Amino acid sequence: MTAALIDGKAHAAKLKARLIEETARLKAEHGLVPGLATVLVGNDPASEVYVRNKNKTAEALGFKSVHHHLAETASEAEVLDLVRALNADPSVHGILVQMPLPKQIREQAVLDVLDPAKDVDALTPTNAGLLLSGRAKLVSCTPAGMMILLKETIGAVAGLEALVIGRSLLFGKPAALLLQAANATVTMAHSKTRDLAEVCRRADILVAAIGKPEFVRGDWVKPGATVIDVGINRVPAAEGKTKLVGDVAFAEAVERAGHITPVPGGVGAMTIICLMRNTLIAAAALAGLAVPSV
Ligand SMILES: NC(=O)C1=CN([C@@H]2O[C@H](COP(=O)(O)OP(=O)(O)OC[C@H]3O[C@@H](n4cnc5c(N)ncnc54)[C@H](OP(=O)(O)O)[C@@H]3O)[C@@H](O)[C@H]2O)C=CC1
Ligand SMILES: Nc1nc(=O)c2c([nH]1)NC[C@@H]1CN(c3ccc(C(=O)N[C@@H](CCC(=O)O)C(=O)O)cc3)C=[N+]21
Repeated sequence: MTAALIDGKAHAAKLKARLIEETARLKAEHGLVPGLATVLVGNDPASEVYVRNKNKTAEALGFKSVHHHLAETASEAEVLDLVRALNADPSVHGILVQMPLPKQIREQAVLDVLDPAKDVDALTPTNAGLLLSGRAKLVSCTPAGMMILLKETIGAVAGLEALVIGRSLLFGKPAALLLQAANATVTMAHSKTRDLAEVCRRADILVAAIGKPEFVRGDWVKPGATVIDVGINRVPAAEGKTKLVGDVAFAEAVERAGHITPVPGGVGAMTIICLMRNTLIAAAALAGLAVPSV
């Protein structure tokens, strides 16, 4: 059996078309232009590419987009001052601080000053808590993208065994909460999990967000399962080049799974467009308008 590929790019394009329409409507009817501010500290080449893509996509939708690039040596006070200034700027509705931050800057200190109404990554304690309470307005982008892909490919997940490997604030924890809210039976695994391969073999939905190239092997996949590969790992390829691979050994898993996301072009392709959706939602909410159902 060979799995059907879940085409993240195609689903992202559909959502993008809806967002373009909704953005034009907000502008025409209310003079509202959603604004996204990105903050990058340091010179990680991969982060630079992602942040540039975020700003490009924002502009393609008709958003205002501003980028702040601070030096690797920036102090925590500098980052906090920038976030406070963006909190106070009425043309900015979404603030994204790219993680990870250099070690002299405490992630928690940054998230403690970030205005939850502008927290389009949904990383602040307020937004994490709202998700836990089932009242989230802003949901983390990659988990939200995963839920869209699941809905569009397998439909209801109620009663299915879902396994999330990884428990980060950015992905694993919110992903598990969303799956549970959709009535899946959720297990969370991490670096201390015993017999991970056996735990994986029970999963109807296998979600890997570990950050280790091709860590999940094909024979860990339950035949017919849906595999969501969140990992983005750059590894050496032929002729001194590099390539992107996920956390799942794709060539093996595709032989067992029912559906699988490729890397790239899978769930990662949904992340940026879900960030734009959050920025639009934040802009409408800050302007006191009905939150668009996109
Ligand atoms: N496609 C996209 O848009 C996105 C992709 N990513 C990618 O997803 C991956 C994970 O990132 P992120 O969520 O930030 O996670 P982190 O890097 O913060 O954490 C990794 C998680 O994996 C767990 N882990 C590490 N080693 C093992 C192991 N041997 N067995 C089982 N679990 C293990 C860790 O467990 P423990 O808690 O015990 O340390 C931890 O919970 C990365 O490749 C990242 O680039 C992330 C966000 C968005
Ligand atoms: N505060 C914060 N929020 C984040 O959302 C965040 C972060 N920090 N730090 C790093 C991770 C990683 N991340 C990705 C974003 C887009 C793609 C993406 O566009 N992927 C495409 C293209 C990949 C490519 O070709 O390079 C794909 O998978 O098809 C991937 C990964 C967001 N992250």
